[in-house]
Amino acid sequence: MQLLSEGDEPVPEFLKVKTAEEIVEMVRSFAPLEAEIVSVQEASGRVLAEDVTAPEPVPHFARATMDGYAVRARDTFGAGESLPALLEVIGEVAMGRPAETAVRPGTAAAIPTGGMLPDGADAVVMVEYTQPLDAHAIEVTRPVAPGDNVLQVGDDVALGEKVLERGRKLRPQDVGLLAAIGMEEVRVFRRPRVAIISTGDEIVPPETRDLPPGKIRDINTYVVASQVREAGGRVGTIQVVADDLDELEAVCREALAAHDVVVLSGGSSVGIRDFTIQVLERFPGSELLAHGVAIRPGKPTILARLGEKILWGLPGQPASAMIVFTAFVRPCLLRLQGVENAGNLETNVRQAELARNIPSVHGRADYVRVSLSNDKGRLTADPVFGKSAMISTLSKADGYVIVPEHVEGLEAGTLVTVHLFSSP
Ligand SMILES: Nc1nc2c(c(=O)[nH]1)N[C@H]1C(S)=C(S)[C@@H](COP(=O)(O)OP(=O)(O)OC[C@H]3O[C@@H](n4cnc5c(N)ncnc54)[C@H](O)[C@@H]3O)O[C@H]1N2
Ligand code: MOO
Repeated sequence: MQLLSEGDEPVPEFLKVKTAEEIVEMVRSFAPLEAEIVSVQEASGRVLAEDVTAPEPVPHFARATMDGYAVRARDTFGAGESLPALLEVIGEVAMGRPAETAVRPGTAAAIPTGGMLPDGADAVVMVEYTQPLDAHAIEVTRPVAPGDNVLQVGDDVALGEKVLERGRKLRPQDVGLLAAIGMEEVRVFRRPRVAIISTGDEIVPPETRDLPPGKIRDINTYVVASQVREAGGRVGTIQVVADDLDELEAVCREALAAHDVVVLSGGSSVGIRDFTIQVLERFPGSELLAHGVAIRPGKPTILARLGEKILWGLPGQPASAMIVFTAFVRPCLLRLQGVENAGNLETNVRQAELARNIPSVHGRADYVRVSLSNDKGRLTADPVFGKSAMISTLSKADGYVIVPEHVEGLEAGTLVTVHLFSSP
């Protein structure tokens, strides 16, 4: 990158430097995309666009939770090893069907776990506490109270209960709950379509053999696309563009038309070949929300809105790009998917003990890569030092620790919050 502009023009500067907290605040204010309907089978990882209430109770019939005998609890009161209760066995409950006969005083029906409690019965005696007397009678050697070993109607989910709230990111167990209450489809927020563009005359595809001097293989589109998918976004166009203003403008124009979010990497800084700002100036109505964020690495970050569309400019250095994505772009994608606390910097964090000192200087918040390891049950974070141009530092790291702007380093042994690169 050239450091100075040609001619007598002044050195360009970052136009609108924001703190990390200010960026997160902006992201939090973005409205979610519109809702769409998906099948429950496809709903894991999606975010609910409406509250879900149970249209029926679960279970909708009283169910045995143990193998044994359905009884009237009072018939077993006082029963023991020395004085068992004697009950006539009137039949067997078949799985998936109502019992054919009711349990009357002095009788019992064999029942499997999950079987429907017959009329008249109010408890289940576990088979372990019974003895067959003959083909038609048992002895009960332990009493049961009404409701023992039975799941009553609505015990799991009550009729009309609000089971899941709008803004909930559905997990596998939530999908199970939706299935249990008989939902086939749910309304969820649409996933953002994301275009990924990397700029630079030096960037060549990874499959390039005999790498010419001055060229490097594309890293960022690979990292960013993987992170977009992890964050629930849909990856659209992936493109590497030369350092050419007109070409970048054309690619951005197409990308903005067909996607909700465009993530550029490289070209965000203030060198004369850093075109993102100039491209934005060519789009009427574009609103520059941030040019520069007070963190290191990651300062040359751009956030702009163009109507409904969002454009992120990430620094070209791979470590800076990944850190900025994790800290800001991922919350943005989650927010567009309707996640309520998407702007929360604390998502997906671990507490760990710092293994070594981290030096730091005043002026900007330092985002220091760390690798986590488990030392006899204690989680420790080891700083991974190295320039932000080094992809190997990212591969070694699990996340980053933030040394705030006005703190001069952190000492070994300090309990720190590690922000993980992986999605929550
Ligand atoms: N005068 C100043 N110069 C620089 C500043 C500054 O504040 N004042 N900031 C430095 C910092 S910090 C960074 S980070 C870089 C970021 O610059 P850009 O975002 O404009 O990115 P580029 O200059 O295009 O690229 C930087 C670096 O990253 C490599 N790169 C770019 N794309 C990829 C890719 N897809 N895969 C792998 N590597 C990529 C590129 O080759 C450059 O080496 O600016 C500093 N300069
Ligand atoms: O801040 Mo740059 O983003 O150091 O690498």
